This record gives sequence, C-alpha cells and structure tokens, in this order.
Amino acid sequence: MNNIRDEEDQDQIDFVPGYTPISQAGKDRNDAFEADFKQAVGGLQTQIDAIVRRVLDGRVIRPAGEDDELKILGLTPVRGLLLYGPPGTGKTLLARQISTALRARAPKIVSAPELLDRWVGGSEKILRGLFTEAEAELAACNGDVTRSALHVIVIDEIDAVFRRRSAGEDSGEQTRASVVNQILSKLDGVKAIDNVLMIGMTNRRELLDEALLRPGRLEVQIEVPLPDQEGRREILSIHFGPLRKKGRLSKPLCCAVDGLPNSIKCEDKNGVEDGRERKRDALKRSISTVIRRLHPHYDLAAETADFSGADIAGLVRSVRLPGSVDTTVDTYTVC
Ligand SMILES: Nc1ncnc2c1ncn2[C@@H]1O[C@H](COP(=O)(O)OP(=O)(O)OP(=O)(O)O)[C@@H](O)[C@H]1O
Repeated sequence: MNNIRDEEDQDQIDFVPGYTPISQAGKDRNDAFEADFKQAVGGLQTQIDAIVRRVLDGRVIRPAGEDDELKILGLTPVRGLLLYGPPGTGKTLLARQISTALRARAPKIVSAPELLDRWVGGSEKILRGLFTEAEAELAACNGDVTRSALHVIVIDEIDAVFRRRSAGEDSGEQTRASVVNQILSKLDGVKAIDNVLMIGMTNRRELLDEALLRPGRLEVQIEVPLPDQEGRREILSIHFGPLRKKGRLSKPLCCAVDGLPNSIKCEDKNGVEDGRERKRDALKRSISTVIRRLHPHYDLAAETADFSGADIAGLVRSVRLPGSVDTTVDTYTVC
C-alpha cells in the first residue's frame, strides 16, 4: 500500500512544471563510479559521494547534445579540487581513481616544492611541462574542449607554493609569486585551459592562501581523515583481498580482518595480554610478529586504531613477505 502511495507521490513530483527528474542512466553511471572507487579505496564513502557529485558528474562524457545544453545553462565543470588531511590517508589514491573514472590521460603528479626551482626560469619550465600536453591537445581540437581528453594535474604539498605570506618573508618570494600567478591564470584567468582538472593536496590546509580556494579555482575542498574502525576494516579487506581470493589467508586471519570470533584454539596469546597501547606500538614496530600471535577474538580493525590507510597497506605487505610466514606457529599467519 505504502509503495503505491510512494509511486503516486513520485509521479506527482515528476509532473511539477520545470522539473525534470534525474535520468536513470545518470544514476546508474554514478553508481558505477562509486563501485569502482570502492574496489580500491576504503573508508571514504562520504568523500567519494562528494567527488562523484561535485567533480565527476559535470565532467563525464555525455551523450551528443548534452554538453551544449550544459553551456546554455551556464554550467561549467569544476576545474579544481583540494584534498586535505593527514599523511597516508588516500589522497593520491583518490586522485588516481578520479583520473581513471574520467578516462583522463594518466595524471601528472608533481610535488609543489619541485616547482620552486632556484635557477632562473627553472620553475616556469617545470610548469610549462605540466600544461603543454593539455594545451597542445586543445589546440589540435581547435579549442573544442568536448573533443579533447581531460588532463589531470596533481600538485602535492600545495601549501609550499600557495601558503599565506608571513611578514618579513622574501627569500624565494619572487619565484613563488610567479608560480602562483601562472597556476591561477591557467585555472581561471584569460588563459584558462578547460580540459584540465587540477587537484591540490596538502596535510596543512590551514597554511593555504584563501585566494586559491575561491570559486573557479580549487573550489571543491574535501577532507580526507584517518579512517574509523569500519573504514579500517574496508581498507584491510581491500589489501588482504587478493591473498584471500587465492585462499592464502588462514581462518584466524580472515576472522581478524572481518572482526568475527573464531573458534580455533590459540597457543600464543602474548599479543592479547599486552595493554592496548603496548599492543598498538607492538603492531607498528613489528606487525608481522604480532600477526603471528593472533588471538581467536582478535579484531584487526579495532587494534589498528591510529593507523592510516598507508599503515594498513604496510601491515598487509609485511604479512606477504616470505620472512614473516612462520610455519612453526600453526595457522595463525598466511598459509
Ligand atoms: N583509504 C584507503 N583505502 C585503501 N588504501 C589506502 C587508503 N589510504 C591509503 N591507502 C594505501 O596507502 C598508500 C599511500 O596512500 P596515499 O599516497 O594515497 O596517501 P596520501 O594521503 O596521498 O599521503 P601523503 O599526504 O603522505 O601524500 C596507497 O597507495 C594505498 O595502498
């Protein structure tokens, strides 16, 4: 009964003059994007939703005619995105996934300090190198952005260039100001290049000059924090995934990844009897050793409380190292 009522309500909404419901094709496409992201990136569902909605949706290749419609509506796709948060939380991973989803050219990733070349003309040369391909392709398409592939340019540690100026600072200031002006002109100046998506990344958002974050520049800003427990579980599943698919994980390790109790008797409980802090330190110091001591009720996601995604990837790598496989401690390691 309720379903019928819902459908009637939906029909009424669809007939509001001037309103067109989102097409199913658009929804399916966004769902497909999200599914692709989730295969590689764990614990960042909210961030992925925001990226799909605000960055990808306006950039994907649309059916013929639809781009013109966007122009008529005065809509321009987002040209810049800022990803900020602690080290190792998946910012670069997200940037690469965005390029893949947009079927863009392989992203050009540069670290901002590299742009501050101390030799005269050095910075300009590096910057030109970043944009040359995009400009050449746009020229080859007679400036028709809909016919050019998208070029993703990622600038890591962007605060090194776009930081707020502090009083009395002048060494290297000229170079920095020149780099800033050139990048801004490519983003929203008269020389703006529409087939470029710029992604800035930083661990220190508070240092950034607000001018960089204005609409038309890095206008979408997304925080990428340390993962929570469920996020860590997703990341563990992603990184243990290939081993698990091949049947190379022991049952206790599978249970520890899933946070499920397992009934296998454990002979070595040292890891569990440690205090929580000590356990975490031990995990960080010698992850492979601790993994060998998995207790039947060990929940890896709970025990890795301050781990970043990169720490978790490191943990999984250490398990994969042949030296970490200890066949004397029954099945508590990778089989
Ligand atoms: N959310 C995540 N999901 C899956 N893997 C992750 C995640 N975060 C980090 N990783 C793993 O850690 C590696 C390093 O992460 P990445 O380089 O994306 O971090 P970052 O935030 O860019 O770090 P930094 O600020 O130091 O540049 C990734 O290649 C991936 O293997």
